[in-house]
Amino acid sequence: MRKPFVAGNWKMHGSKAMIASLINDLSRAWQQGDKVDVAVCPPFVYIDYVQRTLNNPAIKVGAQNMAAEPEYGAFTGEVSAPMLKEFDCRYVILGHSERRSLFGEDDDLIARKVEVALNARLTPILCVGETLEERDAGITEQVIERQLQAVIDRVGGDAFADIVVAYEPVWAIGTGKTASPEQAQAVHAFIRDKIRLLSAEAADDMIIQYGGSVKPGNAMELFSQPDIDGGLIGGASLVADDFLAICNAAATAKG
Ligand SMILES: O=C(CO)COP(=O)(O)O
Repeated sequence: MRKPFVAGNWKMHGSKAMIASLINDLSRAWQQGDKVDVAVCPPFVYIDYVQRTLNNPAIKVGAQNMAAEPEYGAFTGEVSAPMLKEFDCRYVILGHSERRSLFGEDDDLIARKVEVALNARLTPILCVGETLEERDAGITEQVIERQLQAVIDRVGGDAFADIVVAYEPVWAIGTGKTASPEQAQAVHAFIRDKIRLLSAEAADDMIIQYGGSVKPGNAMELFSQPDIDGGLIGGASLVADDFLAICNAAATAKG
């Protein structure tokens, strides 16, 4: 049985005041850590503050990005895997569509980052997903396949037992448009089947999150799908009650 996993991607949001309130509320109210893994992914500068404010060992911390260079060096503005480890990060989001489209990150760079994260024993949350044009052109599966293949070529299929994949259709991110549970399930099954060709064990173990306008009102029907193992939550993860409702929905749907 896979343990569901819900993570909050705060993107470029937050302040000390907002985080103190959000993390205190989450720490107090989250009680289903035996059923669902939960993490929050703040901007780099707030990671230490979140760790020091957290008062609930069932809530873990992740980063939103990471350098492809494994150690230290002259890479202005970058943050390395060992730095994230030193601040007790468990996860790192890699290949988010905003990194791909706004900051020019390509499949090869993202695959290198996944390898660096795995070597540092950070769990990558590898984001994949198609744009609306690609969906309309009927090439959703080809796009997902290409994004996955770059990572497979670098780390192999077995490694997916230690990788979280987040399927985030670009057209559903921050738009209020969610993929229907059936649309999302079809892509999740496609992803799992692709990994199954390489490693049945990794396919059975791997967590595949759905991301894109997940809200308390639609979380339950999404998480009830057999291959949707949780969610990567943007906007709703900034509101304690909404994020908690989504985490609790994962516990109920998979319970
Ligand atoms: O990009 C996302 C999470 O990584 C999804 O964002 P929203 O939940 O705001 O649509």
